[in-house]
Amino acid sequence: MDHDTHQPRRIAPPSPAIAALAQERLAGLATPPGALGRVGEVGAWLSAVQGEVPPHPLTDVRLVVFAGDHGVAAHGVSAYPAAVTEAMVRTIVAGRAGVSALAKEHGVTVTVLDVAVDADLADLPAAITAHKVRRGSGAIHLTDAMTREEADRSLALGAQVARELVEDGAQLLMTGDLGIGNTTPAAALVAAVLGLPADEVTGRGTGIDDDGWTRKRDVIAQALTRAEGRTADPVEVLTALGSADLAAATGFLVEAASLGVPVVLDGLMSLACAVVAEALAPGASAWWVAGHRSTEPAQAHALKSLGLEPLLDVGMRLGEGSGAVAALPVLRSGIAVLRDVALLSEILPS
Ligand SMILES: Cc1cc2ncn([C@H]3O[C@H](COP(=O)(O)O)[C@@H](O)[C@H]3O)c2cc1C
Ligand SMILES: O=C(O)c1cccnc1
Repeated sequence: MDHDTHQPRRIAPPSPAIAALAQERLAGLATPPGALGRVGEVGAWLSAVQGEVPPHPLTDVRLVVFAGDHGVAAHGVSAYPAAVTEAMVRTIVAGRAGVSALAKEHGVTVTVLDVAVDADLADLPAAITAHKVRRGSGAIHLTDAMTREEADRSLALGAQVARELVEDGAQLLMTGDLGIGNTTPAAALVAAVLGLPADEVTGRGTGIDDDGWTRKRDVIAQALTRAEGRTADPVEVLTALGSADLAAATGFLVEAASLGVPVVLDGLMSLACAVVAEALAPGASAWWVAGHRSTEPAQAHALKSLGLEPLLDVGMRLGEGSGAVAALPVLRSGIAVLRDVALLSEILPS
């Protein structure tokens, strides 16, 4: 990734020829046209991104959970204390988080990466902790989340992780998040890139009450004011309003798209990073599918701006990549129908 000049890096779409062949196969199946709905559409999309009609089965799916703490967590924007971040990193490592159960059920390999957790996790395997960028990111209403150098390093880290997984055989990637307070910087990123006011992006996160919502809205508004004039450059937006973990997830999304590997997006954090990644690398979103619609208003704005319609809408608001993993059966269903359903032309007498 060109981190020195930050010129937008246009990403080529999946092969239009293969995409057309996949649409042709879908239209020719022994079903009424459109009867498979989004299942058929996502099957055709997977064909296009794989460059193969019909698409091949997904046997190697990897989720990376980007973990970090956030200075805003000390300012009453979350229903939970920051100590939960470390505890949940350890719970993912132990395979007992919400996403762990879903990943086990659907055959997804989960990696958690300590990008900026405000705790010493050195007792965990080096693969998890070795690339830590910093301990916690700045409280964005008062100070930058990190330095520009740290933002560049985080972007490069995420890109490197994507490359390593793809070299190791991953066919489909997913991004997840962990970090108390992270819905605040994520909402701020969406607001900054899309030019929205704090009111429209502020959600309830882990379940804050009305007073908490007002505090969170004010923190986001103050952060947006603080970053005024710096929002045209996506790396500057990450530096001022994001966090090291969100920057790493952004680098991961850009790199996956540039390698031509599909990604399933999750909730607010995933979509906030996707909005920044699309600004850094226009066209990248053609390689992503939205797993689910979260209850966060900023996620809805981000989905709309990217033209993505989620596969599931089941009221989830967990994070961790859980909504991406939960959508995997729909993706696999899409592959199954494109592979196994007869063509109408085969079963009708000519
Ligand atoms: C036990 C627990 C497990 C979680 N797993 C993901 N999150 C999610 O909720 C947090 C963001 O919401 P907010 O901005 O309101 O703090 C992040 O940790 C996110 O990953 C969790 C939150 C909690 C409490
Ligand atoms: O949209 C999400 O993924 C989300 C919402 C609330 C808390 N954690 C994650």
